[in-house]
Amino acid sequence: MLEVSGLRKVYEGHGRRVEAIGDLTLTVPQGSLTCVVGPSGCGKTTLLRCVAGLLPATAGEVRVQGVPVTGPTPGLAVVFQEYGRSLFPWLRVRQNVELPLKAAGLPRQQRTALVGEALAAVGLEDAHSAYPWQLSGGMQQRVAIARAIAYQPKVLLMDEPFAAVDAQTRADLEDLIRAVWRRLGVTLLFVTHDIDEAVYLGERVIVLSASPTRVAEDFPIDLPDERDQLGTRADPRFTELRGRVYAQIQKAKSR
Ligand SMILES: Nc1ncnc2c1ncn2[C@@H]1O[C@H](COP(=O)(O)OP(=O)(O)OP(=O)(O)O)[C@@H](O)[C@H]1O
Repeated sequence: MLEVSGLRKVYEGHGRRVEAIGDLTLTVPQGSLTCVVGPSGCGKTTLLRCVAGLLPATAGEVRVQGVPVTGPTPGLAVVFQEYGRSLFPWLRVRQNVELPLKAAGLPRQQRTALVGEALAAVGLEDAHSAYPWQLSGGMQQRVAIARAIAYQPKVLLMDEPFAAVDAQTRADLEDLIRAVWRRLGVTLLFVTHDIDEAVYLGERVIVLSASPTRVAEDFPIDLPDERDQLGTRADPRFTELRGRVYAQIQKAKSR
């Protein structure tokens, strides 16, 4: 379980002061898939960085499994948009995936098994020995996802992970994420600027207000658990939910 209570983040320096997060409280239950959307620049990335312990909060608290986050936290993994910068170009695919497992001190045999399983889960069994720069953008993002899941996180944070890939790859990766989430039972917080993606993926969509951000609305997504790109997106309930999220974001913008 992930708990954010009274979170506030003010950036200060170089004669500039930006209150990115005003007062934000939310709970992400164990094993759930929550998507976060909001107007451009509202503070989505700032929220994720505070949750990940990569950025200190100005006030408030983040807890993972009841433990306050004060820095990079065991059991928590992050996948960023910029896969090109998150993989090490001089390491082969399997070495990139293995890195956090080495850092965690896992024995070699266990590392090899976890890396193999994670690469198989993202459909990259044949790319063990390749270097990231030999792969397409979508494949590189799969490596980043494999690295996160090999680590067997309790909480997985994703910050617009599919923003830089083409539409077809994006659809495949969305389905991959739902499959991985269901298989691992991980608690997933997924930030996106894409309303359709949020409704398609989520069990719940949280809409943030313009900055200084807070939770503007919290929509349960009552679509069937089995989702597919054609059927789900053609479901009248999908269209209705997308419309409600869109309207809420428009409202949040003009606040
Ligand atoms: N390092 C920083 N120093 C100062 N201000 C920052 C910094 N990072 C972000 N900000 C400001 O904080 C606010 C929120 O930015 P953030 O990147 O978190 O929003 P976002 O919702 O992720 O944006 P986008 O929709 O463009 O992805 C913006 O006003 C931004 O200019």
